[in-house]
Amino acid sequence: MTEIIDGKVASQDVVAEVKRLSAELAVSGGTPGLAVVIVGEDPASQVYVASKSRMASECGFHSVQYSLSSDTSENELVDLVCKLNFDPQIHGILVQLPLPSQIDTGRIIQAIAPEKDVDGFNFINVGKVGTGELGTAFIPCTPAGAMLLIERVRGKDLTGLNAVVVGRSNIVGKPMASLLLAANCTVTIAHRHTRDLATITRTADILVVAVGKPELVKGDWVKPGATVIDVGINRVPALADGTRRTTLVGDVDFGAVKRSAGAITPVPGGVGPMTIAMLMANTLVSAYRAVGMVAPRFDEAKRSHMDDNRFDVV
Ligand SMILES: Nc1nc2c(c(=O)[nH]1)N[C@@H](CN(C=O)c1ccc(C(=O)N[C@@H](CCC(=O)O)C(=O)O)cc1)CN2
Repeated sequence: MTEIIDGKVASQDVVAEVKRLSAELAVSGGTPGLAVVIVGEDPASQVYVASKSRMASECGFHSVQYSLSSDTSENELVDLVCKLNFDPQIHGILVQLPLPSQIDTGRIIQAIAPEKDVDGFNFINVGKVGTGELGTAFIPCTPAGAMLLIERVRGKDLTGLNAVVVGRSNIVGKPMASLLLAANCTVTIAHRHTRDLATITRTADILVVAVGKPELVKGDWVKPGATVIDVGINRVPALADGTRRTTLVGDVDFGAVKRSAGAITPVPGGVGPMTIAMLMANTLVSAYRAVGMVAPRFDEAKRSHMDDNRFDVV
């Protein structure tokens, strides 16, 4: 029987823990602060930032949102980020992506102070995740959430499992591969130039797909019993009848793959909700670090069995 991995339930568990620990921090006089910045009117981005700001308030955080017009200049955005870097009430800065084309996204991400980079996109955090320095890093929210979902199904010890990550983005594919490697999986990264993708995906005990191609992964691309994590969120026409109604599908053909997979995330209701929950977790961790308290670790059990191979030569 295939398990449908419920990201809504898992995210509620994370948020419940964040709320508990946020209340505990309040006793010591600390309130986590999250600043969410959006530039422009992209409808999906507006929904996501509204959820982030609302969730932050529900967690007892100091929650501020900056909604800037689509013609905001790069320098204006850098100025805002720098102001937030020095604001003692703010522990997490999130600039919603994508940004309008006149703004160099890389420059904005690097302007965020690494200790407030709760998205985990800044070079310092990227370097920490890439070198297995997970205890002091901010791990990008989507791969962090995907790892928690994988552990709910496969348990904390993933040692020796074959993991295939389809997609090599800086936001999902690369950090996902680093996290699976840190958990002692044998990791393959596939991408648009990969030859015979189906042969590679069929080797996976854990298959993570993050390419933004509707229903790319077919039923016979998946090993029986595999854990399939679908990160894609694609809006497609609901019916081929010319109406403008749309529906959401992932990068995996859910109906076909669920017949062979051992466990699979749905879209919607899989990885998506975890992204926002892990942002709350990262902001809480940042606030704990800021007051010099031992930060909670949402993936403690996973790391406790991990090989410390950070300084191995090979
Ligand atoms: N600064 C960032 N920008 C973006 C990130 C990010 O992590 N940091 N990720 C994505 C968008 N995103 C969060 O920002 C996000 C995407 C999807 C969901 C989600 O819950 N999706 C639902 C479906 C929602 C719908 O109906 O459209 C689901 O999968 O169930 C949450 C957050 C890009 N930008």
